[in-house]
Order: sequence, then structure tokens, then C-alpha cells
Amino acid sequence: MRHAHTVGQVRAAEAELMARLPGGTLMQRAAAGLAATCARLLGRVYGSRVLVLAGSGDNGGDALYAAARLAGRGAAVSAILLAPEKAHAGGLAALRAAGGRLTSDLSAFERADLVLDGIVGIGARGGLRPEAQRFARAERRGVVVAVDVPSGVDPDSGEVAGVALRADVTVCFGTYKPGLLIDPGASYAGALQLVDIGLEPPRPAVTVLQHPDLAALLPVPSAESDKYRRGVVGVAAGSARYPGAALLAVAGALRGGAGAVRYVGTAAEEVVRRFPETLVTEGSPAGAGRVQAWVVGPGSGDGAARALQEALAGQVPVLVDADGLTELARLGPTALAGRTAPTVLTPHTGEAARLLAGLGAGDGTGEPAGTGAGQRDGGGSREPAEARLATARRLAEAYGATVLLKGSTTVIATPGGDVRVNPTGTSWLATAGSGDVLSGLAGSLLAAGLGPLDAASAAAYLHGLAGREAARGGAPVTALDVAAALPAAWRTVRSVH
Ligand SMILES: NC(=O)C1=CN([C@@H]2O[C@H](COP(=O)(O)OP(=O)(O)OC[C@H]3O[C@@H](n4cnc5c(N)ncnc54)[C@H](O)[C@@H]3O)[C@@H](O)[C@H]2O)[C@@H](O)CC1
Ligand SMILES: Nc1ncnc2c1ncn2[C@@H]1O[C@H](COP(=O)(O)OP(=O)(O)O)[C@@H](O)[C@H]1O
Ligand SMILES: [K+]
Repeated sequence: MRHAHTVGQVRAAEAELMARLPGGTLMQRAAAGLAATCARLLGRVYGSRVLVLAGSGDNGGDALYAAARLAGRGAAVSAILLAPEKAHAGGLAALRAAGGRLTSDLSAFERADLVLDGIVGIGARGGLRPEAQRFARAERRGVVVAVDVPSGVDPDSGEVAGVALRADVTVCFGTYKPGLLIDPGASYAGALQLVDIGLEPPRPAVTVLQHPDLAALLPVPSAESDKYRRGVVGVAAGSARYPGAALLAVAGALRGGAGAVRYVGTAAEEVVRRFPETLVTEGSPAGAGRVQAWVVGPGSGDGAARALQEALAGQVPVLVDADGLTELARLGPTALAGRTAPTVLTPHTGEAARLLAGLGAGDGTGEPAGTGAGQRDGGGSREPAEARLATARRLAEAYGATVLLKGSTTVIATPGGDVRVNPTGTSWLATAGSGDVLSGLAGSLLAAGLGPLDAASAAAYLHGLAGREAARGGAPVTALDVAAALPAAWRTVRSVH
């Protein structure tokens, strides 16, 4: 599992560590790790051309010390200082002593085999300053290595206000920063390398699952298993108008590890024709047999209100998606207030905006919340796409539910403040109905016994891998292709054991 910490957490952990160590130790550890990665990337250090972009803080200091090490191994190093009078004195002296030279020639950036971006790190405030912006726009030939954070990316949120330097590799110190894991920041960071500088940070602000975590989480039947013990997932989805959503949610649910899928709704006939293994009922959740988790809402249309009410009244986990979310936004968080079992919400950006607006509902006026209500504070004050982390957290807390916010980086937040960011996926997943497959899959994992955070994040992970598998070679995928590729995604993560 990858762990990421906020700037505030890193600063506190650094202060604690620095108090116990001789001055400059952490920077030397950082520079040593940085130089080692650069040397690996260069292959042959001797004779290579390295350019350092050094800002006025310790981020520039790391870059200058690392460059001095490379110069000591025979690299031709030049440095552009963005604020020459404020450059890190020790780093600059080390670079000079190792034979590095200063330049103001922008073409050095274009010619370099390797560029070290030490403009700004976790001390960043606001968008990249004008003197730094030109490097984000300039052509380059070589590899760009970001020091700690690609300059221009907000370390805590991944937001880019204006432009940022696109890196091939980001070498981060002590711990990952959330902004390296969340788009748009993640797409600027390239491959991530972690350098251990001895930091002992507290509980991470954000975690990211990896293959071995998935392999450990996924439910696998044993000799004692039967279909009921493996869990039955109920899917209340589809309507006369949107029968396809029922098929897609069921297709996802069938590949999620539950022992059986029970469908309720108007598309029963279509569902059983396409997936004969499904148990079908034409009613609503209250009249269906026992299930261990419900998925409510994909394509439910007018049926969403009743299905949601009946599913929420039960004592099993409920995943709410699509039309179910629209209905929930209308009702507001009070609709979930009495629940004892977990609730999972899987909004895309538009549905998240509706849910934020819904925070004004249920206030006793009986009026549905208008758009814009509830967007005055917290994560709701900005467009959800630009503040994904804050939005997911805000919704999770306000609704008392686990929230999986879909998008180019899917973020999962719990009411208790845990956040996971999904590392898999592809923009080919932006295709109609792929969200329905995801909700069926996540519901199936809930029914199989995973907790809400694990079920939601494992589903996003598998869905993202399946999307990549289906789009392999760069081909468009359909939602059913994604569902069909889910077993391959299971095999991929399980093959690491
Ligand atoms: N504090 C520590 O113990 C350690 C810090 N390390 C490094 O130190 C960095 C943090 O250093 P600082 O606190 O000095 O902060 P930074 O070096 O990240 O940034 C501060 C400097 O950048 C300028 N700046 C701020 N926002 C800017 C923007 N948007 N555009 C351009 N310039 C901007 C400021 O004028 C300031 O001088 C980390 O990212 C890491 O690279 C490492 O050496 C490891 C140890
Ligand atoms: N640009 C993107 N990059 C990666 N994944 C994306 C992107 N856009 C959407 N997705 C993913 O595609 C799926 C779309 O879901 P959703 O918006 O609910 O579609 P639908 O309602 O048609 O099923 C989600 O899993 C989402 O995370
Ligand atoms: K940087």
C-alpha cells in the first residue's frame, strides 16, 4: 500500500526528526536518493548534460546538492537560479565546488539529457510564478526529474493553477504527497520514486492500494463455501426506459465474487435472457428474497425512489448510484440518518454536485434543495472536478456514507476521514454504462463481506484494470467489454501471490 501525507503532516514529522539529527542531515539524505535515481536514469553519468532549475527554497537546495553529486561523477552540470539572490547557499557552494556552473541560457534546458526540477516543492503557494512558467512551456529533449513534487502542482490536492512542469519521474522524500496521486497532478508526476529519509509520519491522509493489497482483499471461495455463504447481491436497477443499465450492473455484479446475483426490477426478462445465472424478480427490494448487499439506482428512472427507500430500510449495506443518487440528493442526508449498515455512494462529478446541493435538503422546509445550495463551504465551494479530494471528504462526512467519486482519478472517502485514491484506469472508461458495471461490481464485493472502503476501492481498482485490459493497444471499449475483462483483472492481481 502506498501512503501519502499532507504538507502539514510532513512538516510536523520533519520538525520532529530534525530536532534529533545534526543540521542538514535530511537534505543530504534527500539529495543522495535523488542523485542515485538520476544516475540510474542517465545510465552513464560521466559526460552527460544535466540542468538544474533551482528555486529559492529547500527544494532548490535538494536539487543543487544532488547535482553536485552528479558533477562529482563527471556530469556537465549547469544551473538556472530562479531567484539568484535567494538560492540555497550551501547547495550552490557544493555545486560550484564540484565544477557546476550557472547559466541563464534557456537553450540549456532544451539540450540537457536530464533536467532537475527544483523550482518549488511542498512550500508552493498558488500557481507557478511567471519566471518559472516559461519552463513549463519550453521544449525539452531530456528526462525531467521532479524534486519532491512537479513544480506547479499543489502537493495536497493535485490541482494545477495555470501551468506545471511535466516530469518523467518524481522523486519524493519521506512519503508520497496526495497531489502526486490525484489528477491533474498525477499526470504531471510520471513514475514515482520514494526516498526514505527516516521520516515517521502519522496516519496517512491518503492511501493507494497495489496488486498485493488487492490479492489479500479479494474474496476467494473455500471448501466450506456455498453460494449463500459467498454472499448474495441484490441489484435494483433498470427501467422500461433504461433496461441496459440493469444488464450492465448485473454483468459487473456477476464478476464481483458474490455467490449469487438477485435482480429486481422491470428488466427481469432481459436480464435472465442475457444472464441465465441471475435470480430475477419483477418487484422491488422489499419483496425480493434475502441479500447481503443492495445496489440501487443505475437506470432506475422513476422507480429509484421506492427502490431506495426499501433498500435503505433494510439492515444490509446499500450502494447507491445514478438515479438513486438523484433521489438521495432530493431527500438529503437525513435519509441515511437511521442506518446501522454501511452506505456507499458512487457519484460522478455531476451527481456529486447534486449531492452537495442536497446538503440544503432535509432542513425541515420540505423544499427540494436548489442547485448551488450547500456549495458555500468546504469542498463544495469549488467545482468538484478541481477539488476531488475535498469534495469526496465533504460528501462522506455530510452523508455519513463511503463516497466513491468517479472521474479520471477516482477518490474514495469514508465518514471517518480515510481516503483512498485509485491508481488504475484509463480514459477509455469514459464510456456510457461503465459506471453501472462498477456499481454492480462494488455491490458484489460488499455482499461477499468486504467493508465499504475495501469494497469500493477494490472495485475501482479492478474496474480500472479491466478497462485497460479491454482497451489494450488503444481501442475503444464498451461497458460490456469492461465487465468481460474483469476476470482477467482478478487473475492479474492474484498472480502476484
Ligand atoms: N523540511 C525538510 O526537512 C526537508 C525538506 N526537503 C525539501 O524541501 C522542500 C520544502 O522546502 P521549502 O519549505 O523551503 O519550500 P520550497 O522550496 O518548496 O518552496 C519555497 C520557495 O519557493 C517559492 N515559491 C513558493 N510558491 C511558489 C510558486 N508558486 N512558484 C514559484 N516559486 C514559489 C517561495 O518564494 C519560497 O522561497 C521539500 O519539497 C523538499 O524538496 C528535503 O530536503 C527533505 C527535508
Ligand atoms: N477521463 C477519465 N479517465 C479515466 N476514467 C474515467 C474518465 N472519465 C470517466 N472515467 C471512469 O468511467 C466510469 C464512468 O462512470 P459514469 O460516469 O457513472 O458512467 P455511466 O453513468 O455512463 O455508467 C467511472 O468508473 C469513471 O471513473
Ligand atoms: K519541484
